[in-house]
Amino acid sequence: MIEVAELRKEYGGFVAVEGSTFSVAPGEVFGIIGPNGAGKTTTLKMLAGLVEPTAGEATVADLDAGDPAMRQRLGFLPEESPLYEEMTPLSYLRFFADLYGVDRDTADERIERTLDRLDLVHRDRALGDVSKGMKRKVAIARSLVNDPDVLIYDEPASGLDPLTTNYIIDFTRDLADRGKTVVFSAHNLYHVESVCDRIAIMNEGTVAAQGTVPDLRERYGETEYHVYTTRRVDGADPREDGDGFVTVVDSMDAVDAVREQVRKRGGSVLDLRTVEPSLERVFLDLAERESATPAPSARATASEPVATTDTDGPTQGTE
Ligand SMILES: Nc1ncnc2c1ncn2[C@@H]1O[C@H](COP(=O)(O)OP(=O)(O)OP(=O)(O)O)[C@@H](O)[C@H]1O
Repeated sequence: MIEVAELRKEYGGFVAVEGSTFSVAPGEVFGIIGPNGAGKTTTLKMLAGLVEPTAGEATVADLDAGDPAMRQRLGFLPEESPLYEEMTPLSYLRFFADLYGVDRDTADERIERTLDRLDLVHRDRALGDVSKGMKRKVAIARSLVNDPDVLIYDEPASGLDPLTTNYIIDFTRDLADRGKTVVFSAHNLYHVESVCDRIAIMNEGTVAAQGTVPDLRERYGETEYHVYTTRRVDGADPREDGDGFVTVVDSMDAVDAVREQVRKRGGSVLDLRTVEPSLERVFLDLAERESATPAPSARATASEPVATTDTDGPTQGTE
């Protein structure tokens, strides 16, 4: 459904995104994570046809991302989505449905259904008077007024309370379960881990790794073994409950060494637990490795100025 090949974006002499290559299958939830400034928003805007790539290709629903016809197939949720404060959710969503040429009956039915699924109350209240979570839900409903096949959400749950965040993250999963293809960026790795089929980890403009969470764990994370013993061995810590000691090691050979040492000290192994690395651990390890081995091409070239504005046209919903 989405094909990205060697995508690159330069702002003046600054390379914001370089060599991005990935694909997203129909019905998949694909997460893009990375630290601030990694190039996530720039990548999503190129996919949404809002920023023109300097090089490379992005195809969405078999159309070039820059093709205006692609917009009919797409719902885009920008990171910041200011809404017309004096409008109500209903009038605002009808307005966007009109822009997409959706007939009134279909629009009304679709809007009501979406707002029901989003559990949105106060549908007749001015948008200026509703909570941040409700505003975000309205922005999400806006991304669905044209019943698109592909949804591109930039930090859909950023800055929301945990309950609303969970609601929105579960909603994105539900969209994919109903056949939509969803790409979203996030900082909260737990949410990415819980709902995404596959993820890409971006760092300094490049896709540092991609795959399913178990894939990435296997390739980049290190499994920990927690060995619980009756006697202290080298490197052991007392257990919090005071019942013996725990030693954390990273291989079965090291587990055997602990076992041998505790035996020599007249003790025994009480338990052995395997702890898989979290996505956060994988992410931090990768970022550390990347910064230890900088890419040969510098991100900014000293000879060229760094642009402070981009060349994108009007973005959907940034009134
Ligand atoms: N219009 C622009 N002009 C110049 N530089 C830009 C422009 N837009 C983005 N950049 C730079 O490109 C880099 C990538 O920015 P981008 O917003 O894509 O990162 P991000 O991963 O989305 O970050 P965040 O998590 O903070 O939103 C940053 O260093 C940013 O300052």
